[in-house]
Amino acid sequence: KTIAVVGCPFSGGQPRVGVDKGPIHLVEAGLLTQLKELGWNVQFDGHHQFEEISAADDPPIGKLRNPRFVSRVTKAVAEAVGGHAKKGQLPLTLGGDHSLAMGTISGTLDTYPDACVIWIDAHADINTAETTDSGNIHGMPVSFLMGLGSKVPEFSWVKSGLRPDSIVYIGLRDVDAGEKRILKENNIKAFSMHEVDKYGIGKVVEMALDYVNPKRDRPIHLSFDVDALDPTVAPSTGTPVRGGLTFREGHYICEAIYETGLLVALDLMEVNPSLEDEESVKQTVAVGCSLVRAALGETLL
Ligand SMILES: N[C@@H](CC/C=C/[B-](O)(O)O)C(=O)O
Ligand SMILES: [Mn+2]
Ligand SMILES: [Mn+2]
Repeated sequence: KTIAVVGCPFSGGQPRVGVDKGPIHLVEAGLLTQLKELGWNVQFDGHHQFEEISAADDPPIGKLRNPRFVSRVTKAVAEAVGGHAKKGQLPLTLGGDHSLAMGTISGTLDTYPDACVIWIDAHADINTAETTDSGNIHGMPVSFLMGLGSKVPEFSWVKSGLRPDSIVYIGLRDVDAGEKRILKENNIKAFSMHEVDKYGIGKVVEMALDYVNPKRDRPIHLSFDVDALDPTVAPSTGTPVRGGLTFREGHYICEAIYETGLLVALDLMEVNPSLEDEESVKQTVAVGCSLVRAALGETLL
C-alpha cells in the first residue's frame, strides 16, 4: 500500500508564526525514509505551495480570521486528500494548524462516507461562528464538518455531513464553555484526561472504538493534534495545556488504531518548530515522527 504524504505548510487557522514550518521539519527529520523502512511505498510530491491572500483582501467575517485564506487552503487539501483516497492510497497530512482537518476529513468522507473520526487533542476544535472567542479557525473545524452553527458562505464546500455519532475524542482538557454545550447538546462522545486517568489508555481506546466502530467495520480517520500530549512530551506547539497524554499513551492510541487494520487517513497537526529552544523543537518533531510510525505499523517487538 502507498502512503501519500500531503505536506501542508499552513498557519492561517491560528495567529502564531511557525506552525507552517511543521511539515518541513517532519520531512527533514527523515519521516519519509522511516516510512519506507516500515515497508510502505511513499509518495511525496513536495510541500503544497498555498497562494497567500493579503490581510487587506481577507478581512474577518464576523469573528473568523483569515476566512478566505483558510477556505481556499482547506478546499485544496480536501481535493488532494480525496484524490489520494480515491486511488486507494493512505493520505498522511502533515500540518500546519488543525483547521486543515476541514479539508482532510472532507476528503476522506468523499471516498469513505461511513468513515469514523478519532480526534486526539487537548481541545475539541468544535467552536461555531457564534461560540468562538478567538476567531481562530483551528478551533472550529469539527463544527463545520458537522454543519453546526450559522452558515459561512466561504465554507459551503465543506462536507458537512459528519454525524455526531461518527466522532470520538481522546485527550480533552481545555474545552471552551460554548464547546461544552455543543458536545452535550449533540451527545458527542469524549474521553477527557479524567477518563484516561480513571480507566487507563487501553480501556479508553477500547471504549472509544466500541462506541464509534462497534463492529470494527468502519474506515477510521485519525486526526492527531500533538498538543494532546503533555507539554513536557511535545513542548513546541501553539496551544500547550498541562496534564496531557504521556509519550506512551499517545503511542498506544496510534498502535491500537493501526492494529484495527481500518486506518484510511492520518493527520499529524500543530507541530510548531519555532516556539521553543532547539532541543525542545527537535524533541517535538521526533515525537511527531514517532507517532506517525506507530500509527502506520511500527511495533515495539
Ligand atoms: N478553543 C480555543 C483553542 C483552539 C485550539 C485549536 B487546536 O486544538 O487545533 O490547537 C479556540 O477556539 O481558540
Ligand atoms: Mn486541534
Ligand atoms: Mn489542540
